[in-house]
Amino acid sequence: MTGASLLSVRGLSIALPLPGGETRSLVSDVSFDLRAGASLGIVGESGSGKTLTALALIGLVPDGLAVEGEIRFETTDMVSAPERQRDAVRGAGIGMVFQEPSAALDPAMRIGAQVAEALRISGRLARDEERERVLDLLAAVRLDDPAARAGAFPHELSGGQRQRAAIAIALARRPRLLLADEPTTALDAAVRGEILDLLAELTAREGMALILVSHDLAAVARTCTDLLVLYAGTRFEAGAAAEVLAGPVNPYTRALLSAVPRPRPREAGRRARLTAIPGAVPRPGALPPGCRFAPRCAFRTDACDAGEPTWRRVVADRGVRCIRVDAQTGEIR
Ligand SMILES: Nc1ncnc2c1ncn2[C@@H]1O[C@H](COP(=O)(O)OP(=O)(O)OP(=O)(O)O)[C@@H](O)[C@H]1O
Repeated sequence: MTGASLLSVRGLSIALPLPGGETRSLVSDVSFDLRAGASLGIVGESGSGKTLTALALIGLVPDGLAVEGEIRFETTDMVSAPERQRDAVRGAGIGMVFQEPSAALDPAMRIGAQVAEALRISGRLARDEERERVLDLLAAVRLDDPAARAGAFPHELSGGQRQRAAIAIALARRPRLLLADEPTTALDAAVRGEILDLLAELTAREGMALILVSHDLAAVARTCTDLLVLYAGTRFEAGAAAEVLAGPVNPYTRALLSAVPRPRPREAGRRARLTAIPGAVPRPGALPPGCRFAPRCAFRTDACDAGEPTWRRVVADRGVRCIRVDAQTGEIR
């Protein structure tokens, strides 16, 4: 079914209601599509709205925040569907992997039992069949000696092995989309690449789609086909990952890439991180007038302060939010 839209996000906004009836925008005008089997990296500096966007996809935005827009996963709108339907999507349709593997694991249960428990949510298997599926899943996430690992408790595994076990649990119900929010940030640098390669391998092999939320551009370059760059709660650039990384058009994306050694897909080094743009991401409620990146932008003109740039398509299929980008060439005019 490659080519079919699996997830469609339209006009997502998330706001904090304030006393007196005002609201403070945390995320606004975020839209994107994800085809079955594709992989999307969502990147941006801290405070760009990555985690809130990811939580919205699974209908788990913290209580008290107001969510608007449409998030259609297959036939379910994860914004407006009854909680029972959204809960049915979590785990079965969308598998989840988070930063801290220990949070997904019960410290008092053996790994194999935890994978089996996840399998049983979708229906009981015969004992032998269940055992076989557990070992298959542990092998699929490349845990060495699956039988031994199945009998281990989480504390007997390394951080990387725990994240592999957490991924096996997320895969148990054969989700069509795996949502991974900073899955390597808590791990030793030496195993980060292995986990990213595993995610890429699993998604390709299972035909599963992937959303990788990361502040690490190199991680995304290594793993994803598509890229969405967020800044201060909204989208700034979107397109094919290889194309955006080879030729960024938005000044923010250019700054992200020139602040670091430019990563190339699959060859990206660990040092290629999002750092070192002068200034800081503005806080919600303290956005500048006009373009929210203007105060930090090397290409700012007075016109940039006049109003928020609209999102538009440039150079074939690139999405961008910047008035200075030429629609035909992608160059700054
Ligand atoms: N429950 C909440 N109430 C109020 N503000 C919130 C809440 N959750 C997040 N925010 C604010 O919304 C903005 C976006 O937060 P989010 O966690 O999505 O950013 P992020 O890009 O994931 O950053 P990080 O990499 O630091 O996790 C931030 O300014 C954050 O302080």
